[in-house]
Order: sequence, then structure tokens, then C-alpha cells
Amino acid sequence: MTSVQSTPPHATNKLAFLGTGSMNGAVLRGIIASGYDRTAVVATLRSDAKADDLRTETGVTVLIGEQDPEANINAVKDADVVFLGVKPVGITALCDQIRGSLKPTAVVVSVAAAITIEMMAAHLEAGQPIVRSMPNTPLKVGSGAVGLSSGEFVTKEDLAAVVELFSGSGVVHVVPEEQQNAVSAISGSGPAYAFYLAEAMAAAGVELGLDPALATDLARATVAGAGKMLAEADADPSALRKAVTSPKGTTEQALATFDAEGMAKIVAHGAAAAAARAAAITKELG
Ligand SMILES: NC(=O)C1=CN([C@@H]2O[C@H](COP(=O)(O)OP(=O)(O)OC[C@H]3O[C@@H](n4cnc5c(N)ncnc54)[C@H](OP(=O)(O)O)[C@@H]3O)[C@@H](O)[C@H]2O)C=CC1
Ligand SMILES: O=C(O)[C@@H]1CCC=N1
Repeated sequence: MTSVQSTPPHATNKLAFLGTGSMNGAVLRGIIASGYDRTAVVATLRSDAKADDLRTETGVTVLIGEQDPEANINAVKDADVVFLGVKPVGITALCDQIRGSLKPTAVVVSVAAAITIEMMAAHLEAGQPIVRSMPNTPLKVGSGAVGLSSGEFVTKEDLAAVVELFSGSGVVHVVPEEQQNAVSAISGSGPAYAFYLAEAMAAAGVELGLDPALATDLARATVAGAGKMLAEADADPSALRKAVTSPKGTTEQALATFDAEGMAKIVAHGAAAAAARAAAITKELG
């Protein structure tokens, strides 16, 4: 796996976000928050339920598919980079819809789990540059993690432009495409694991007699604070854990219980189940 440095800013590319829900919306918000020219961005949604929030929060042009069946087509006509953010099952139909309207040089960037570059290429014009990405929702707050894999027609400049777009709001790694299900199982789904831990800690606090609101506040602040420490340069999770764990103290007892009950194995099993589900979706939809 290669960590990639972005190139210096270049001329603003025109961006289209098709299907701007949780994930594509987080990518878009991260890019706008890092200072990107919002007048160069068009986003689409199927329905107008969340359109006002998206317009107000980002200032980009938002087109609604239910009001204009050509919304996706109009969004991509001038675009240099096109982010596909619909559910995996909808990606190839979306490619079919836009294939005749994309600029031949437009870089198509999918954020979908399980959809391979080959599956998308079969529904786009020959030679279209395609990048498969696995981002995560913390991009929205500038703390994301992204795995990128490029198809054969992606130039060095194309890849550098995509890296630059993501790297304003997270860490970016270029990975072989066959590792994308593992990336999805760790960093794509990972925010949910951290939120689950916060929920479990809050529930544990209630069992120990804390008021639910207090327990939730303590758990939230703690997971958020630990995350902030992990985000510092060269942070080492093991060293940070050891710094909290006094010999013969209280934390040691909790961690020994986690070990005895196989928590690391549980996490590994969960991640393996996520990766296996991605492989199964590829088979179902391929
Ligand atoms: N959520 C996450 O943390 C992550 C998700 N992903 C990937 O992101 C993709 C989207 O997931 P997620 O964001 O969670 O799902 P969401 O349902 O939140 O977003 C999907 C969006 O697509 C819109 N949409 C559906 N069909 C069309 C269409 N034909 N044209 C335009 N817009 C359309 C929907 O609009 P409307 O709401 O109006 O129906 C919705 O806003 C998936 O492929 C998933 O694998 C990847 C990494 C992490
Ligand atoms: O749950 C999912 O399928 C998507 C992919 C990774 C995170 N969310």
C-alpha cells in the first residue's frame, strides 16, 4: 500500500456528484470545506427531501432527478471529475445513463463498495478513466480515510487530481483493487465500529448507575478525544493505550477482561464478515 502526496493545486476542475447521500455528501462537504470553488460543483439527488440542506450547507448547484430525468446527464456534461455515489446496485445503471454525455477525458470516481472497475467499464465508453474509491464519512469533518485504485486509462495527472480532491479532508492511500474489500471492512465501515463502541460504553455506564444522558456524553467525549489523539502525527495506538493503563490499576482489569472474552477476535470476525459481504455483492451484481 502506497501513501500518496497530492500535487500542488492546479486549475479548478469541474466536479459532478451523482447521488449525493451520506457518502458522496461527505466527500462533497469535505472538498468544499477545504476551500474548493463551489461554483465549479454540481450535485444530484433523486428526490428533493434533502436538497435544501445540501444547497444551504455547501452552496453548490443541486439538481433533482425526480423533477428532471436529465439531471445526471446535465450534471456530467462539462464535468472533469464525476463522483458516483448511489447504492452499489444502482452504479451500472447510472453508468448507462451518463455514458453518452461524459467528456471522454472525464475521470469517473465511484465511492461504491463491491463494484469493480471492470463492472463499471462494461457500462461506460471504451477508454473512460475510472477510479474506484473507498472513502468514509469522517471526510465530512476533515478526518477521513480513503483507499483509491485506478483503472487502465487513468493518467498520473488524473490520479493526482483525485488524490488532491480527497486529501484536503483525509488520508489517502492508493491500493491494488483486490484490497478494496479489506479497505472497506476497516476504514469504510470502521466509523460505525467506533460509534458502536461509544454506544456500548454509554450502555455500560448506565449499568454502572450513571444517568443515560451523562453516560452518553462521557462516552461521546471519550471516543472523540481518543480519536483526536490518534489523529496526531505518528500516533501509535498501542503506546496511547499503554499510557492510560497503570500497572495493577483499573484500566488493566478492563483490558484483561476484553482479552479474556476475545474482543480482538470479535473485531477481526466482524471485519472479515464485512469483506465477505462485499465479495458476495460483487458476485450478485457482476
Ligand atoms: N455510508 C457510508 O459510510 C459509505 C458508503 N459507501 C458507498 O456509498 C454509496 C452510497 O451509500 P450511502 O451514501 O450510504 O447511501 P445514501 O442512500 O445515503 O445515498 C445515496 C443517494 O443516491 C441518491 N440517488 C439514488 N438514485 C439516484 C439517481 N439515479 N440519481 C441521482 N441520485 C440518486 C439518493 O437520493 P434520495 O435520497 O433522494 O433517494 C441518495 O441521496 C454506496 O454505494 C456505498 O457502498 C462507501 C463508503 C462508506
Ligand atoms: O455498509 C456499507 O455497505 C457501506 C460500505 C462501507 C460503509 N458503508
